[in-house]
This record gives sequence, C-alpha cells and structure tokens, in this order.
Amino acid sequence: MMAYLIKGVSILGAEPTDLYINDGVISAPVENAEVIDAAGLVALPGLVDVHTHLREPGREDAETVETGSRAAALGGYTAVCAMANTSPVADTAGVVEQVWRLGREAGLVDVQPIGAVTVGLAGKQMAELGAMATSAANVRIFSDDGFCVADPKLMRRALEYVKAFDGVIAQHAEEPRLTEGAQMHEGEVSTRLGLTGWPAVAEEAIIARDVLLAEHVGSRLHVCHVSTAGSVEVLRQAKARGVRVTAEVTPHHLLLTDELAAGYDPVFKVNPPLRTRSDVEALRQALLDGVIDVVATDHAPHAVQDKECEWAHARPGMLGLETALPIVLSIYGPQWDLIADRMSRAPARIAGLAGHGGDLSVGSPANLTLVDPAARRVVDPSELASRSRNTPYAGMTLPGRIVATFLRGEATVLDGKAVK
Ligand SMILES: NC(=O)N[C@@H](CC(=O)O)C(=O)O
Ligand SMILES: [Zn+2]
Repeated sequence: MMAYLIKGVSILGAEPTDLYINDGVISAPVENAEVIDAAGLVALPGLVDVHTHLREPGREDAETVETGSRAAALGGYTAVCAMANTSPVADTAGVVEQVWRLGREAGLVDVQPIGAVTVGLAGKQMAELGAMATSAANVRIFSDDGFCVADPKLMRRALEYVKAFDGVIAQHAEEPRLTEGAQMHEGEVSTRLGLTGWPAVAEEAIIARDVLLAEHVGSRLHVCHVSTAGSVEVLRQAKARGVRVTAEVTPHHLLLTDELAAGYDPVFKVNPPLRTRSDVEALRQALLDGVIDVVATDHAPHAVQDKECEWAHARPGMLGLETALPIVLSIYGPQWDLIADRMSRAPARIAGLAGHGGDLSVGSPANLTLVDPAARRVVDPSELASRSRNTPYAGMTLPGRIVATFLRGEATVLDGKAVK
C-alpha cells in the first residue's frame, strides 16, 4: 500500500500543515511517501451520502454500483447508502448482500445497502428487516423511498421492530392520496402552467404523523429529502421535544425552485418537487440551525428515454453525487466545519458507519477528500462518470474542484480523475 505526504494542506480551513497517510490511517511522518502538493487545498473527512440510487440490480443501463461508486468518489464521497428501490427490490438478505458485495468489488466507496421496509415496496407487508440487519450487509437504515410507508400501523410496527438493533426508518414523506397525478409543486406556477400540484401539506402531514409515532414508541426516524418550510417547523418542534428524528435536504432543494418547471424540461422534474423561494430560504436556514442534520444527494440517475420525453411521462429524479459539494459551497461558502458536519460526520452517525466522518487525527482511518475551493468548473454532462446524464446544472459554473479522495488510505481519485 502506498504512503502519501499531503503537503501544505489546510484541514477544514486551518493553517496549512503536512498530513501523512500510511497503512490505511492518518499517520505520523513516514519515509518514502508519495508527495501530493496540496497548497491551496482543503482536506475534509470523506463525504457520506445517506440517500443514493445506484439502480443495480435491474437498471444497469441507468447506473451500476460501479459507475455510481465512481461518481461518488469523484464527488468527494467515501461512503454511500444505496436505496432499496432496485429490481428486484432490496427487501431480502440476498439482495442487500449482492449490492454490498458489488460495492466491495468496485472498491471506490463503501456501499452500505438500505433495506426496504415492506415487501416489494408495496406498503402491505413488512419485509424481513431482522434478516437484512444480521446479514453480511449489516443493514441499519430501512426505507421504501420512492414510496411513502403510508399505513400508520405498518409504520409504527417498523419503527418498533428496528429498535432492537438501533435501526432507523428513513421515510419518503408523501401522503399518496394528496399527490395523485401530481406533476410539480402546487402553487402559483402550477396554476399558471396547468399542471396538477403536489401540495406541501402532503409532506408535512406525514412528517407530523411520523414524529408523533417515533415519539410514542421511542424509535429513530429519519426524514428523506425535506422540501418545505412547513416541514422544517414540524421538525423544529419535534426536536425541541426530544423526539429522535433526523432529516436530510438535497442540494437541489437548497438551490432550485418551481419556476424552472415553466420550460417543461423534465430534467427539473423530481420528487418531492422543487418548491418556492421561501421554502429554499427556510431549508438553508434549517441546515445552518441543525434542524436539518444532513445534505443527502438523492442521486437519481435515469436513462435518456425515461427523462428526455414529455414532462408528464418523465421519471422524477436528478443526478447529485458529482455536484453536491460544489453546490453546497456555492450556497454557504467556505464554512468548512459546517460542511464537514452536514456532509460527513452527521450522515456517518445516522448510518452507523464507523470509520467515516472522522476528525483526520493521527491514527484515524484515512477516509478523506481534498478540495480546491478556488477552482471553478462548468458542469458538462458528457464529462460525468455517472452512466446517466440527467443533471439540472448543465452549463452552470460552480466553485470547488475535488482533487483527490482516499478510501482507507487508498487513492480513489487523484488529480481530479478516478484512479480505476
Ligand atoms: N427523487 C426522485 O425523484 N426519484 C427517486 C426516488 C425518490 O427518492 O423518491 C428515484 O428513484 O428515481
Ligand atoms: Zn424519495
């Protein structure tokens, strides 16, 4: 294994220093280390994504564990949690172990499978959560993401069940009766465009119900892709009462608004939908306050034929892994401690990923990324490592180039390029 000397690097914005990597950990100085000139670069703990869609098994034309892992490493990630809405669904020990194994084989990031809450994501019958938890994949997060666990009794039982192994239910909060036929955020723009709306209350009502359920049974709840100002208020109150709830926001909900639907370009179609400027402002503040714990990408690759079609027929979802850190930097600037917390430490804690989200002290696992905050780059979809092209940021100039990423001391990205 190669030893590295990362020369003159700023750890989380501090005064430049030399960082050694040897034997998989941040080490004391060693001889014969490969020197990386890191003048002007910032070192962060490797980013951790609690919400990634890798599409394998089933839709390898849109993404594979390997291509998604490469996109993640290039985005500065060292671990991603793979959502269960694959085909077949990751609702058994066999499927989660398959995804876990594919992640190991790709070797670019730690791929931590998420297990489905219900069989086939159908919302009727609880999946074998215990078998997934005790499998080699060691599943701790369970989610029907793509669908809401709408049945309150089932949700309650799932919350109770995962308590035994300190698991967490990650809810895609969408009351399905309130979003039938929905195409975009319900508001002025949807009225003007004549598209069926997805009202904010469909999200807020489920979050309100679920924090009460989590409180009642004393379990852990995680709320996926929070998108409205009202949801932030529900979460703020629940946290103030001590409910064990965590929440994520996506880069796109921190930046983009429903006005973008006006061009009918399905690249802007996503679930939950892009909301209004005042929602964006509330989400930005909630991430600062800690009411929202983490930035999660909801990286949702889709094949060309599923995206480049009429708005109504297009699949919802957008790419996220390769642009998440640049988008967050463009919004918050060099608040490195905030970024490290919301994109690495807190997600590692929620997902129970020991070894990630560390403090880069001597002896800790060398999971880290080096960023050049001064570099700017234009997002070119054809240059992305993802197998899909559905980025909403094409043509935008973003700050922050990911120069290198290390997974347990092995370089997965060097000079801005994937090593394998
Ligand atoms: N976010 C999306 O719009 N789509 C996701 C599912 C999801 O996260 O709800 C997908 O799997 O494509
Ligand atoms: Zn979702």
